[in-house]
Amino acid sequence: MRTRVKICGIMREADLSDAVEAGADAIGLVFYARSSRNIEPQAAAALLATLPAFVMPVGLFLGADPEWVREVLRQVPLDLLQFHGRESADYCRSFGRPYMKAIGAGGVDDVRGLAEKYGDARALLLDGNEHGKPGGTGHAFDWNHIPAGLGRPLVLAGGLGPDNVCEAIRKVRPYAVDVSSGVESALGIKNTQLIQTFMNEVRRGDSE
Ligand SMILES: O=C(O)c1ccccc1NCC(=O)[C@H](O)[C@H](O)COP(=O)(O)O
Repeated sequence: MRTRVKICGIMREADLSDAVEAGADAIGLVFYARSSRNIEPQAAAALLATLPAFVMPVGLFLGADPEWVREVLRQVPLDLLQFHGRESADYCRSFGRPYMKAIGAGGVDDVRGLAEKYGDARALLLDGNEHGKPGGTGHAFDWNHIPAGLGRPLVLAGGLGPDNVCEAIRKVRPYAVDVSSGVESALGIKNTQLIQTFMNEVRRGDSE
């Protein structure tokens, strides 16, 4: 089965177009004010108006007030919610939408224990949390210590890029990979060539 790809932190129409053209399966929109990749709902809705079929829009939240999540959902047609903080399973499922739960890997979080809490998550996103930063850091964690049999599709994230995603796929064989910094030429600005090379390297990882 081919590795699916989410390209996260999309803020511009040109970047959305590059991700779609390169074959991304999902694009991530960050609704977290403390992130440099944060996008306002109105801008996100305008972006998604240009999104063709068969590319999944994912909305990322971190410790958000539930009313904020509901407000974003009123304005933005998201297919999947991604919760990147310490949100409870009840909180995650309270919006009545499919969700993905991010878990800090690299030894900080009890991955297996946390995975068991989110039994109805559509996927678990294992991310590095460098120096307590929850995500979007561009730093990878040690892929050698990912527990087997987590019971949910595994999305590998954190510090992936054209230079290491093939190795990551060969080592971990994740359901999907997720990338943001590794395909940027500057914070929040995606790079067409990096996106295309990243996707080529994902395909190479699948073929080996
Ligand atoms: O992208 C952000 O700015 C961000 C900020 C705070 C929490 C999560 C964030 N992104 C979540 C993602 O899904 C990223 O794609 C993932 O952490 C990988 O990021 P990167 O290491 O930059 O590829």
